[in-house]
Amino acid sequence: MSYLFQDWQSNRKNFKGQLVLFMFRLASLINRSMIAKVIFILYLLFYRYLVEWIWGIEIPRKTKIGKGLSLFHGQALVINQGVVIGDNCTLRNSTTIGHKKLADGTFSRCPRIGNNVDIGANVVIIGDIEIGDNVVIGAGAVVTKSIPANSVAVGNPARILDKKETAANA
Ligand SMILES: CC(=O)SCCNC(=O)CCNC(=O)[C@H](O)C(C)(C)COP(=O)(O)OP(=O)(O)OC[C@H]1O[C@@H](n2cnc3c(N)ncnc32)[C@H](O)[C@@H]1OP(=O)(O)O
Ligand SMILES: N[C@@H](CO)C(=O)O
Repeated sequence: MSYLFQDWQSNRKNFKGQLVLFMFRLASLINRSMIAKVIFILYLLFYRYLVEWIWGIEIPRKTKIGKGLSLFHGQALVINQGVVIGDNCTLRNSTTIGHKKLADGTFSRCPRIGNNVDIGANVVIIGDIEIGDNVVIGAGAVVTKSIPANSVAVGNPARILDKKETAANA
């Protein structure tokens, strides 16, 4: 049962975030077993219909996400199922995290995001890249290259702020 509620505390006073992530965890749990997928097919369709089509939040049930995800607002959030997200991260509205189409027509791997990563609103993170632990990504950033741990990245293309430039690193 604690598996289903692992994001509850990090979304306190935010019932929408709690509900979406409870539904995501339940869909992920069902996804682990073929028998469960057959038995609960209607739930999986309901998850997709409500969360994806109605609320506009695409978090596929196969996505690997660590505990304690915070989800603010969430609408227009699209995460590719190949993305890996660590523990205690934050996602906001109008954000896309996914792959890049390569010159040969194939698709790259998706980003791997570490622990305690805070991703602002309107962010795009694409490609075979790694975002280190304790990174802050500013609102509106477009990230196509890896970001080292303990840094703040802003802008399009994203650049890393000097430590002295940012209160987030104080
Ligand atoms: C409905 C809602 O409320 S949804 C919530 C939306 N909020 C978010 O998404 C929060 C995201 N947070 C940010 O983008 C913040 O600006 C942070 C965390 C990146 C940086 O915050 P701070 O540490 O306070 O940095 P500060 O404001 O002092 O700016 C430092 C420098 O970075 C620049 N900068 C800060 N944020 C950004 C950004 N998102 N994009 C581009 N440049 C930025 C500033 O212009 C400044 O540059 P300068 O030194 O050349 O003047
Ligand atoms: N408090 C939220 C905005 O509503 C955040 O930090 O994103």
